[in-house]
Amino acid sequence: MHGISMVYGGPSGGAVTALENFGLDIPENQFVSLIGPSGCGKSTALSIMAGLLQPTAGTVLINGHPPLAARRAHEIGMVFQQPVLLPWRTVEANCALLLTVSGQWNADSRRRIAETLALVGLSEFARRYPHELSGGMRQRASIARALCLDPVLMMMDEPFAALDEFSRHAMNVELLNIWSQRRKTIVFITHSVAEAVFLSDRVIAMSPRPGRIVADVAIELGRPRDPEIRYASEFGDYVTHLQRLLEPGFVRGGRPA
Ligand SMILES: Nc1ncnc2c1ncn2[C@@H]1O[C@H](COP(=O)(O)OP(=O)(O)OP(=O)(O)O)[C@@H](O)[C@H]1O
Repeated sequence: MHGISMVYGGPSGGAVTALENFGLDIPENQFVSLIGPSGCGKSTALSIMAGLLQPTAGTVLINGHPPLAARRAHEIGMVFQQPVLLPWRTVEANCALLLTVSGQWNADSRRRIAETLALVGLSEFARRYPHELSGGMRQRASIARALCLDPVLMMMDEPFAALDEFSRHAMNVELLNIWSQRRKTIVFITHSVAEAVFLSDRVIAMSPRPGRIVADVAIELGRPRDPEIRYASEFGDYVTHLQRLLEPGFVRGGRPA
């Protein structure tokens, strides 16, 4: 995406500039996290990338297509903080419904759903209803649901924010495992700097609204990422560096005020 600006509202309602000249190139298979203060425009940027919002200015291409076309071609999967599962359908029926309404249901779909539920560790819970699952399991089901369409790009907006710290870390490890097997491009929003560093190839730090990129930090901690890396000094160095960049004393552009 290039030169993206997003202004909500109008002159009479009081305009809010959420993003200003926001630009980002994400190579295929990369795991990128967006972090920044509350209200800086992270979800706005994600919605624009997913074709859910039309920016005021700028262009976005996903795999060479405008986002709306990419979404219609099922190239984009989305996972939100609150799982979007229908409570009256089982886990596998939730996946099946998405394939059906997307016009993607075929003879291979049952096998694909079973394979995806196995990948996220939910084979034994395929016939359970969302209320019978823990918060972490519901998020795994949401991830499976998004993966069933085999998108090239997964957009994840604070998917683990509602989980306790231990479940959240377990989900981080699971997500990296899923990612290593399915190799999607992932754009991940989080408020946790440590989560961003643990998961990502690259962390994009944003300024307070209007959101701009303050820093684009490559995380060179090796793959597959060992959960023990969280206790290493290099991990702590990345976290400290990013936390400093996000402190209110930094002006846009990443220089101290
Ligand atoms: N539909 C809307 N109409 C008007 N203003 C909006 C709308 N959606 C978002 N905004 C404003 O745009 C700014 C960016 O919002 P956005 O939700 O993208 O931020 P965020 O970084 O994802 O926030 P958070 O971390 O709190 O989830 C905020 O000031 C918000 O109030």
